[in-house]
Amino acid sequence: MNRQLPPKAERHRHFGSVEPIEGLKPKEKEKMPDLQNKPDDYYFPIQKVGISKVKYPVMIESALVPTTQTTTAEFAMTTSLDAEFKGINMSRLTEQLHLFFQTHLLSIETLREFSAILAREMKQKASNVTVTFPWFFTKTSPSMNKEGMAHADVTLDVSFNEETGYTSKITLVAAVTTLCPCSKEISEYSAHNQRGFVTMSAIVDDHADVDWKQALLEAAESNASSILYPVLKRPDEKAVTEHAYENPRFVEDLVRLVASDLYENEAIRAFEIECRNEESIHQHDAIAQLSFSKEK
Ligand SMILES: Nc1nc2c(ncn2[C@@H]2O[C@H](COP(=O)(O)OP(=O)(O)OP(=O)(O)O)[C@@H](O)[C@H]2O)c(=O)[nH]1
Repeated sequence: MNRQLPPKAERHRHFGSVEPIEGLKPKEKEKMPDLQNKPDDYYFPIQKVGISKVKYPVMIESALVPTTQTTTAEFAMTTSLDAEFKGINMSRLTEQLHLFFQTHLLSIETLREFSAILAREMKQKASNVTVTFPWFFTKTSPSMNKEGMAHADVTLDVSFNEETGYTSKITLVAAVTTLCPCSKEISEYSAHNQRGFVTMSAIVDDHADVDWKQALLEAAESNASSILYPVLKRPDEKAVTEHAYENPRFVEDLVRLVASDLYENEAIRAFEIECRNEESIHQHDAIAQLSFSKEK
């Protein structure tokens, strides 16, 4: 093609763009009706209203190397809404997010502060912030000490309530290897094994000085048949294969063993664990779920 195209504005018109109209409605913010803040009887209070799937870059700290890192987080931010308010001022959620996380690290402590800001800005009694992000950590192979980068998905979930205070929950999904005890027992040689996903959610004491990401990762990895590694040479591969064979686990075994570690951690008040094995001898998954509260 070799032709002179019309100017850009003309091209836009050609494809349907039109001039803006003068219009009758006010253009100044002060003259615009504020529907959200129109007091009336709107029948029901709402427990959670806000926005989700907000992507924002954040800095986090880690007990494992790299000890500080930037990652991309996905936020959901909500507040409660009393029955006499029509709506929340939604723009304030992303406004406050940008103001706050430009200068703050992401942690349970800063989320507590941020959740209280959201409730205050929205003039409501309760708020919730849920943030999911990939957390990265280096892993060294068991025999040859070859280093690489692994990751786990972390969710921090902090609720604020004017009357009851804060609740902090952390969820981590760790990928591990599980080797089937039954297969090991019945077979002349070998045993089927697979990648298992351990999802752990813990309600934690707000003031405990713990890197919860590391604590939950350790609970999953130390009880699995084997850990996953980014780099494995032949001596490493032999080591992980044999380690898995020495530590066979059903999904039931793994949720119970992880539960034992979380139970022993005094700063954890309640927990939920799911182990999901993507079975290598089936098309379906094997799952086990366990929940426990120390407060009952
Ligand atoms: N409450 C509510 N807001 C919505 C909804 N859908 C979109 N909006 C948002 O309404 C926002 C504009 O409203 P406000 O945040 O109240 O804006 P404002 O009143 O000029 O802001 P302030 O000066 O902080 O009061 C925009 O950010 C829209 O995204 C909805 O379903 N409910």
